[in-house]
Amino acid sequence: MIKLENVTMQYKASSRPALKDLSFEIDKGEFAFLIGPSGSGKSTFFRLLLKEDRPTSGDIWLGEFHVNKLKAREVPKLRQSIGCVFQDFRLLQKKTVAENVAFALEVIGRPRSTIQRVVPEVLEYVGLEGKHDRMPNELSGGEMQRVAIARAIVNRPLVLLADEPTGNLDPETSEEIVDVLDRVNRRGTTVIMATHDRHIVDAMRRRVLEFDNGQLVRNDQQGVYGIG
Ligand SMILES: Nc1ncnc2c1ncn2[C@@H]1O[C@H](COP(=O)(O)OP(=O)(O)OP(=O)(O)O)[C@@H](O)[C@H]1O
Repeated sequence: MIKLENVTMQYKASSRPALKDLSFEIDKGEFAFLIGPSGSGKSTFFRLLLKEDRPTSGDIWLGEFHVNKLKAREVPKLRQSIGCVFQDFRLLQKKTVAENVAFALEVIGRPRSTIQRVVPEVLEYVGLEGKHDRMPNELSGGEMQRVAIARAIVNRPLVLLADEPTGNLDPETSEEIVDVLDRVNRRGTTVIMATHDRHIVDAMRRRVLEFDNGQLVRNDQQGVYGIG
């Protein structure tokens, strides 16, 4: 599903590569944690998958897409196959919960009838029934992240990239958010979650990819956070 072969990423402004000769695969339907110290290359990996940057060398595949060879006109299709959630939620502050989710479908030209059908479904799926008309500033952090997840999955992406999705949440709320991601994964979406939260990694016992200095230093099938 996702395959990297000898991927190196050297930013022009940097003296050392952000990713060094990286090779690994993540299978369809996996839940994988990406761990490693700040600056080890986790966000760079996400940027390369989204084709927001080009690797200096090496090959990247995601589903049917040969990402580093993709033509510019095919990039929107790639990005529609990838949902993203972030630590800081990134909701549209002037839109309601339902409008935030609907907007993700409007921008890709989905018909209004589809939007009216699927938005309530996905909001119920993430546990936000009864909150459709709230504004983001009327939500808790956990609820904001549920909206962000709803928006990321409403178009049924192949892959969900979660970049420290629990970084701003207390431990109990973090667990609830990981439960939602787990359900999304069990529905068939491949989930990759970058995190510094050892409790979550240890509780889930899923694939653990550990980055250090742009290299893959550990790739465990049912891993733990480890001593790092
Ligand atoms: N646009 C850029 N230009 C130059 N160097 C960059 C750029 N983006 C990232 N880097 C460098 O690449 C390396 C990897 O950074 P990256 O953001 O991928 O790490 P990370 O593992 O996601 O860190 P964090 O856990 O803090 O999010 C770092 O040394 C960083 O300074």
